[in-house]
Amino acid sequence: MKIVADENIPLLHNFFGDVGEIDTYPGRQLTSENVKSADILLVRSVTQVNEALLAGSRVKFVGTCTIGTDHIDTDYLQKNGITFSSAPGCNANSVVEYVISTLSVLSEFRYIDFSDLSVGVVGCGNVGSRVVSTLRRLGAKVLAYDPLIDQTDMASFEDVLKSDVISLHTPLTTDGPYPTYHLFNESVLAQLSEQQILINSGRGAVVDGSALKRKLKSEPGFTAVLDVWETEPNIDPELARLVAIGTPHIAGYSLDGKIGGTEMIYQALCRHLGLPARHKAAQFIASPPLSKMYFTSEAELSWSMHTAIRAIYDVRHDHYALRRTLGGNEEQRVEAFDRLRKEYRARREFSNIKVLLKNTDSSMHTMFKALGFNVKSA
Ligand SMILES: NC(=O)C1=CN([C@@H]2O[C@H](COP(=O)(O)OP(=O)(O)OC[C@H]3O[C@@H](n4cnc5c(N)ncnc54)[C@H](O)[C@@H]3O)[C@@H](O)[C@H]2O)C=CC1
Ligand SMILES: O=C(O)C(=O)[C@H](O)COP(=O)(O)O
Repeated sequence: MKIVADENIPLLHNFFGDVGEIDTYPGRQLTSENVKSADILLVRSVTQVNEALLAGSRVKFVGTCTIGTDHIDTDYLQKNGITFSSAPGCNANSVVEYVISTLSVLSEFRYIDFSDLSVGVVGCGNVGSRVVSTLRRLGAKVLAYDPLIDQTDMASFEDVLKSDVISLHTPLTTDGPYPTYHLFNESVLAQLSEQQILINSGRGAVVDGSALKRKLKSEPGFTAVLDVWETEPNIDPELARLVAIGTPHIAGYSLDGKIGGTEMIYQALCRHLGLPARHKAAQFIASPPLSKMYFTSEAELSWSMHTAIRAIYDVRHDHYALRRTLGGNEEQRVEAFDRLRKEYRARREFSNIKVLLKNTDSSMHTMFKALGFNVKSA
């Protein structure tokens, strides 16, 4: 059995080593020649999987260790009897923590109190629904817009646009009744005031980058946060300098989320081949270095929250890392964008961290629980 895979899939050999012989390639450079004699193709989001890549190959299973599937021509796979699997929800908690860290960091520059904040979530699937529930449990007033699910709990697009913070969590789609390509175009962006904050950690092209750039130039007080960009890895350096926080598509890059994606595709492949799934992510992940934090009754609620969030994930590290790459020429910038992602550190999710509370009141307990920490009374 021959497996061709993106070299950036973590724990590839640990999970798939006993399933077949593995050849790895940089995901963006995979060619039809590379996959010609493969039975199984394993990718992340940077490989376009379509007729041009697969025609004439003997591939019978394609797995993407990611949530997003906009890089996969699923119609082509279906028509050609190729089994397909993605990893829904694998890194959803990581994206939620990106949004939380972003709001925590922005609260240093402008007044943000979670209990007094309105947030509009666009796209309420695995990621969006968790952003909604986390922020609601922290006291924020959250509205969600998603025309494709039960409308009972949903708000209108217009109402969501009035929120202090608007956070985008849709897939990138170009057809169907509600395409998301350039959903945030010039006229939608024009409805947002300088006091509002726009966060996009879905897919770059959901926002018209040129229109956003014009807005940021003419309304410098407007706050935009971008993790995803049109034309990655060749992002617009001018736009990247104008956003308040700009990161190299790493919102979903917690170690847990990335390895979770590999594990889900391993399980799907085992089902496809009728093999027992012997390996589990927990076998391979070490404990995080900072695994315990203590808070006592002297600690103030808001200080404790921001301290804990930023100790585990401070989005500014990723922002400054990208900023430092913007001065080079196009070739250097493209190389640096992918290098930041390839060499990304082991970032652990909040659920791995024990928060030990001593003589604190119940609001402290509720807040850490809402954030997803593993709360214990000391
Ligand atoms: N920045 C990053 O590192 C990551 C980005 N993503 C992106 O986030 C997207 C969302 O992830 P999940 O929530 O797990 O996907 P999901 O498939 O669970 O949910 C997406 C939701 O968006 C809704 N939707 C579709 N078209 C819409 C429209 N026009 N307006 C409003 N809502 C619409 C769908 O009905 C669905 O409920 C992924 O497709 C992926 O592109 C996902 C993981 C990591
Ligand atoms: O899961 C998704 O969808 C994502 O956006 C991934 O975090 C993207 O990771 P790469 O495929 O670009 O490594």
